[in-house]
Amino acid sequence: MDKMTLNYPQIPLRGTLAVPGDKSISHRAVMFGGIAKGRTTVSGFLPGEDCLRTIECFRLLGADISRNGTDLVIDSPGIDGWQEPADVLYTGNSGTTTRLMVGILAGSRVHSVLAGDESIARRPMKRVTGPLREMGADIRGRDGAQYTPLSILGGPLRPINYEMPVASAQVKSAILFAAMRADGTSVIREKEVSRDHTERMMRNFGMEVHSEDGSITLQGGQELVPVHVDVPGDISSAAFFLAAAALVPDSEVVLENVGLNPTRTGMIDVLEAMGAEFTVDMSDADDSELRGTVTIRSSSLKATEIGGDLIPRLIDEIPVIALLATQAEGTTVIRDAEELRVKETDRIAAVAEELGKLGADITPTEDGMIINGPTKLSGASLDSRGDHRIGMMAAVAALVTDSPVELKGPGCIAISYPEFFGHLDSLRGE
Ligand SMILES: O=C(O)C1=C[C@@H](OP(=O)(O)O)[C@@H](O)[C@H](O)C1
Ligand SMILES: C=C(OP(=O)(O)O)C(=O)O
Repeated sequence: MDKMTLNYPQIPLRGTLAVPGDKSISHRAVMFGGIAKGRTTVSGFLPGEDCLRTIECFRLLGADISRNGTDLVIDSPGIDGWQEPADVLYTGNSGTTTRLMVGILAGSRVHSVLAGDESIARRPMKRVTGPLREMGADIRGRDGAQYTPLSILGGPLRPINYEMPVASAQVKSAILFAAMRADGTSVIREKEVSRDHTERMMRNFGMEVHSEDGSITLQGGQELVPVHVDVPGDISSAAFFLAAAALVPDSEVVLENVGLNPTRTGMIDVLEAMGAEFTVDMSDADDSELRGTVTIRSSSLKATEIGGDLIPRLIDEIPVIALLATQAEGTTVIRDAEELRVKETDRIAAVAEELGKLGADITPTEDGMIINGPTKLSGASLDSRGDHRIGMMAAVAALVTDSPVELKGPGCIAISYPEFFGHLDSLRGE
């Protein structure tokens, strides 16, 4: 496994950065482009490994997809013209690809098999296969379709009236994709609102979808009209540089074209609560996904409490928020985040153990962690555990340690942020 030494003597981070395209929106742009008949174009696409897996799945289904950097042209025969894939649809490390594809394939006319890497093989799938089977989907898989590989025989579906037991945009989206093909009106209710990129993109592609007070209503059988999708930058990627600039003394970083969809901006709320110094300038671009420029300076930070409906709005940012909390004055408590246990790794254990090796004072709990700060962090040997967010958290931590950090497995960072180290070097003036 690859290893690298992160030797970052403390120098201020300065400069302007356009963070790469949003991962969630990039996946969905390819999915809607693959389902719709005709030509969809995409700009600002994230060429991270997870999104490239989604492209490969649609190529196997018969869509013609060409990519030039962050631009895509998707020519698709439409879901009713798909071919039966000649091979397994391989989803790699991507939970989003795996779970959303199950919902899409359930209502198609083809038989397919979905499988990913060893992390995907451990992640729970019943949360999508359960409600999809209620809709009449023919899905088989390991342990009663709890785990991949999954075999899906596409066919006619019934609408569903579903109350979501977990706050998960992947589950919501999988059901919405299936509901698009169902014969009637489906209603999905969420207790805590999760990211709504699927609903927004349905409207972009000409569909009618009604959302109100956590309840989403969709009539099946609507026509999709292919369009152009301009993907904003990923706030979950920006989060690492927001944290880095907040932590390293004398830093000032400008992050441009950051996606600011309110279902994703929990990190901004946390920075505010911790006393970080920053400004947000919303762009007036006429778009269904809000975006803007965030400028952040280093400052002293204070502890905060994070839980409830804030959690789905910052779920992927919790590793780097935990790092921020190790440098904040007081005790930070993160609760209601048990979903972290079923991500690429168990992120509660990974954060507590890896940052603990540097000297952080973190007590893991069943659904979160308790972090006492500030603590001095010293270099040690860390392991990304194959989890991109843990790898980037380790790299940002190395900016504030008093000696180098060795990182095992930095390669996984390309899953969501292939240019991460180049961007970090540019902010360090290297
Ligand atoms: O729908 C999406 O694009 C995602 C939803 C979230 O997962 P859950 O739906 O499991 O919460 C998030 O953690 C993941 O990185 C992307
Ligand atoms: C959880 C993540 O992604 P996924 O579920 O798509 O693997 C993530 O990107 O942090």
